[in-house]
Amino acid sequence: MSEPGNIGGFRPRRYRTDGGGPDFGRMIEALRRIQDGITAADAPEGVVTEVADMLEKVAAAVEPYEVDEEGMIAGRRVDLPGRGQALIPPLEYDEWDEDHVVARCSMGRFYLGANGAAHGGVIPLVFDEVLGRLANTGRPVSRTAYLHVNFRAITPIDAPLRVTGTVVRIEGRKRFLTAALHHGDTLCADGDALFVALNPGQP
Ligand SMILES: CCCCCCCCCCCCCCCC(=O)SCCNC(=O)CCNC(=O)[C@H](O)C(C)(C)COP(=O)(O)OP(=O)(O)OC[C@H]1O[C@@H](n2cnc3c(N)ncnc32)[C@H](O)[C@@H]1OP(=O)(O)O
Repeated sequence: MSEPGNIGGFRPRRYRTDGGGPDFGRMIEALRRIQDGITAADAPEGVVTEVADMLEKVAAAVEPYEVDEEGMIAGRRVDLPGRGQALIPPLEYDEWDEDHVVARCSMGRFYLGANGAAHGGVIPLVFDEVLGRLANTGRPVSRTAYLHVNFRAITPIDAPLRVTGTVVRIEGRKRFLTAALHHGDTLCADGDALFVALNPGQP
């Protein structure tokens, strides 16, 4: 796997496949279930109280182990869906090189907007994630300068989705990429983005 290059003052995040022990992936998977389950539930008051108590205990169990950004595991586990970061939909990569990427995911109730459609904000999140990963594969680190998204059809939740990303061209520090999100043959969204390679000292 090719990592983004190091430059200037930017300390690139190191990918890893071992951090957090064998149960880290299980913990994040459970967190995703909690996100979906709580979002979907209309539970009786007693259950809500019980769950709130349990979640407060969970928070208290992990808070003593907070580390700075350099030490974090979440977001670096490229072997886990969505890099083990529960904000990101559980993307799994089928193809990934320096020119293109193909990923798939299904978004649960946590990502619901309304009427069975995914929230409009999660589509740019998915594109930024997939294109950011592609833009920074085998190249010095870049950041998103713009990301234009067209919503072509609703993106259903709890349905298999396919995300593709392509590097269209590179001009000096500028990397132009496109993305598409499909459900079956239906194009749900597409977009184009500019990533700009960081100069030394840029955060
Ligand atoms: C996190 C990153 C690394 C991670 C590594 C590990 C990767 C693991 C996977 C991670 C997957 C998730 C990855 C998420 C990636 C983000 O989401 S990053 C977060 C969102 N983006 C930001 O916060 C960026 C904020 N903006 C900036 O920092 C600065 O504006 C930028 C983008 C670095 C550009 O600033 P600058 O270096 O001063 O650039 P500048 O010299 O003004 O412009 C350079 C060229 O770009 C053009 N340009 C710049 N902005 C624009 C624009 N908006 N429109 C059109 N043209 C533009 C200029 O016109 C210029 O063109 P030329 O004159 O050379 O032809």
